[in-house]
Amino acid sequence: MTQQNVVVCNTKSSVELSVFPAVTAPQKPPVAGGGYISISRRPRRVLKNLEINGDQRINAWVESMRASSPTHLKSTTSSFSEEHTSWILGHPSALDMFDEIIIRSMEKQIVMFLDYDGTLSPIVEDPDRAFMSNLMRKTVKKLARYFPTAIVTGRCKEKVYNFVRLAELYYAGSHGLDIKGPTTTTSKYNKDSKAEAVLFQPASEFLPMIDEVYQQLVDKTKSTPGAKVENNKFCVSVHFRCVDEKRWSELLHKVKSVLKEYPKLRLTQGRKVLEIRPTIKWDKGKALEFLLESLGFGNCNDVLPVYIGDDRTDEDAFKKLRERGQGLGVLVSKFPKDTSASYSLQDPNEVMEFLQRLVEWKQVTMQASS
Ligand SMILES: O=P(O)(O)OC[C@H]1O[C@H](O[C@H]2O[C@H](CO)[C@@H](O)[C@H](O)[C@H]2O)[C@H](O)[C@@H](O)[C@@H]1O
Repeated sequence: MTQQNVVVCNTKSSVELSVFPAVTAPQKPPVAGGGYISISRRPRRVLKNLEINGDQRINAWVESMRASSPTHLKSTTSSFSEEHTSWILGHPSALDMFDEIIIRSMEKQIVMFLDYDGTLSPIVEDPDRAFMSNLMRKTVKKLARYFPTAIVTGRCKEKVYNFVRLAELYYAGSHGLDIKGPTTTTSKYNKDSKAEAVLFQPASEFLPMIDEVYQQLVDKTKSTPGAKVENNKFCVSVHFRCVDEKRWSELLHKVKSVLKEYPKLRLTQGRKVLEIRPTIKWDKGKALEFLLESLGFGNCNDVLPVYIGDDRTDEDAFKKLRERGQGLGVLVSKFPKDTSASYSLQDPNEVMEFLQRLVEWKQVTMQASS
């Protein structure tokens, strides 16, 4: 495997490119209907998994697909409300805990990491129409005036940029496999850092393979009504939000039949989406770490990274914050889910309110000190 091609940065010059260890023993199937399965117990869902017990594995995956966006939970039952109450105790609302969060940020530089779908924009059926509101855009723009801000997404960087349209942000597209610094003038933060010049693509050699697989998946799945394949540059998404549940297993078989020819790609899941990615050790958590280093906060104690996201791939970033013993993870969810995040927000509206409060707090403290 050759080296990644573009690194214009003062930090990591090489990336581990070895593949994830394949799961060799059968794993417990994911929890049915209960949202995410435990992060700590969750096996890496590599494609090999599917081949261990044939149909059993497929069934486990289909169960997991059902649980991938748990809108079907019975939100009116008392057992749900008990579960929710106890979950909220463990993952309190970032709005309710705002004062505590501010205390934690004292004397520290907050760095913001924001997922896109389900965090800044509501989840919609058509991924090409997942627009963020103008108010959200204005809020993120203000936020970036005070704190370095990055969008970290599974989407292709260019596509998410077209939705967000803020040149002053950092963008980590394709689950962190395509990183770019702001394209506006000099940053206010860490004048010595080379963060603006950041351009990092650790999986560039996979581009031809991803294009090939994308094409094959389009061909293979066109007979499944509602299936949609999205080329995210360094990864591919196969959406099943609009596919009849009875056809999920058939769709999975189709995806699997394409991927069996590509052992260097792995299959994971997001919210009603199957995600195909290179098997390199790189994820949203690594992207977060990379951006912190690029900004000059690699080994600092006086930084507070705040990561807000709603999906399984965001768990890699939440875990990274826990590993670093630094910063805070905020899961966007109305439903209890196993997560490594410390706080929660219910939906993009609450995310916006939280970001607005951060901006207001910063404005007040700046006025007070001037
Ligand atoms: O890391 P993210 O920014 O959360 O990207 C994950 C996937 O997001 C998008 O799909 C999700 O949002 C769509 C629009 O609301 C929705 O239709 C879909 O069901 C969700 O999974 C994006 O389209 C995918 O390519 C990303 O993999």
